[in-house]
Amino acid sequence: MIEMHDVYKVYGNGVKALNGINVKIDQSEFVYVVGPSGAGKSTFIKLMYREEKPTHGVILINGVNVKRVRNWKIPYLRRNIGVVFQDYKLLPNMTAYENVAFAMEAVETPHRKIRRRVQEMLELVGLYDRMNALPSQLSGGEQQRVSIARAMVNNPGFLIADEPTGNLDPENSWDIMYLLEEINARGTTVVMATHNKEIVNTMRKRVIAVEQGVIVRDEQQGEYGYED
Ligand SMILES: Nc1ncnc2c1ncn2[C@@H]1O[C@H](COP(=O)(O)OP(=O)(O)OP(=O)(O)O)[C@@H](O)[C@H]1O
Repeated sequence: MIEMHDVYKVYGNGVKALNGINVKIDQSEFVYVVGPSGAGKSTFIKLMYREEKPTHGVILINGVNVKRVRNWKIPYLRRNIGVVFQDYKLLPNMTAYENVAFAMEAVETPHRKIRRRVQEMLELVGLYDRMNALPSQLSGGEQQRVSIARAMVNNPGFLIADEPTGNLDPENSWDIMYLLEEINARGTTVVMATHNKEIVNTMRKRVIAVEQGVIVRDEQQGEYGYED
């Protein structure tokens, strides 16, 4: 479970990105985070994987206070939280296989286990036959699928995605969404910030709307609710 209690985030330049967030996200939920540009969506989800720390308030991931986690323990926290970005963030000189394997090597896993698990993940995302391709040899949709395989390789309880379809055409976007739905059906909590109205309105999951750093709407089977 992800819990935020009275969370504020003020950046170094004085920008108040979050202004008192209270929220609970249960295991196995699928949640969209929506809102206008600059509303605080990315900041909200960056706090979940400790890319940023709250200025005030408490964030608990499965009961663990994220702010108190010591630096050397962060890789172990992150092992339980897969992250997917709009621009994929794959390492350009590594193959699809190596990009996924790297996420496991970072947490010291035996070699044979790595091979089996990486192949399993590439199969899940439909790219088993492209495992030796470099990111530059893959389409945007394929690169995003590699990044999802990488995010899932340590079998995390949470998958956090910041506009994962932002650079993709509708067909590739839907492929990514079906994959996230499948991952969620297997028990992983999915939290996804998005500007994609069609996807939110079609898939009908929980929708949390953020405006000027506060939650203005939190609905089960919610709608996108904005015009862009
Ligand atoms: N590292 C940073 N340093 C200073 N200010 C920041 C930083 N990151 C974000 N901000 C500011 O905090 C506010 C919230 O930004 P955030 O990226 O969380 O919004 P967002 O809802 O994700 O926007 P978008 O939909 O455009 O991605 C904005 O005013 C932004 O300029």
